[in-house]
Amino acid sequence: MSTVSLQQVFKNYELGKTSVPALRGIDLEIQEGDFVTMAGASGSGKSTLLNLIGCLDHPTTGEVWIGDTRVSKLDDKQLNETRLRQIGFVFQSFNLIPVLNVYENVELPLLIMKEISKKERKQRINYFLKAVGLSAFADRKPSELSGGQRQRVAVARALVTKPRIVLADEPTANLDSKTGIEIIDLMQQINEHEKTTFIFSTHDPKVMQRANRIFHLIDGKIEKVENIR
Ligand SMILES: Nc1ncnc2c1ncn2[C@@H]1O[C@H](COP(=O)(O)OP(=O)(O)OP(=O)(O)O)[C@@H](O)[C@H]1O
Repeated sequence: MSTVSLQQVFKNYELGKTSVPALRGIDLEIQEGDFVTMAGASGSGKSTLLNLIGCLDHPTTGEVWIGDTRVSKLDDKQLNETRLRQIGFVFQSFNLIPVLNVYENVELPLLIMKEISKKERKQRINYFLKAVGLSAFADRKPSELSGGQRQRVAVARALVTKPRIVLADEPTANLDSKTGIEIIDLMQQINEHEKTTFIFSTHDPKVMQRANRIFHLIDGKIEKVENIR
């Protein structure tokens, strides 16, 4: 069974009387432990596609499956639950809470998961802070970190719930190219070690080459799938 499966997915945005076709018949399969990228120019549909896989939006038509769950049929409450349990997010603009320190930012999604004990919470946070190389920065506020370090915090926060899939929409867009590659390499190490499936988007040719598979999007369609390794 695929971890993510999309079948004939169309997404239109309604803008007044006009309908903007953002995705035009997407079929794709992503397997457990994949490290894949959605590549394409601005407006090609990358964010729309990640939002659908991330249960943040509904397709206009077509089916979206996460494992054996047909998420395109779930109501908002079930979507929230799927999102919390199965998916971690990394954003282009980091989206850290400025008044919380690094440790507390990583802790945040775990506070919603009532079944996780205080002891386990602490263990997980320390484990993932170490994995992203930020154990020594636990007490710092986001404003006291570099862009690359902030994105590392966001990666730890995405992983701490042990999601099946991490979605990263242009995670390197606000970083210089060397730091951007370091973030992708960090995600890949975690992908290999934890077997978490990673799906990220980029329009940077150097960044896309780090993926195992590239889905090339043009005008809302997958034009080509490139297997790198
Ligand atoms: N909320 C919205 N309302 C109307 N049109 C939208 C909306 N979001 C996206 N679109 C349109 O859908 C198409 C795909 O946009 P999308 O943001 O998915 O592309 P993208 O590849 O992620 O672009 P970028 O790299 O600039 O973020 C574009 O034509 C865009 O203008």
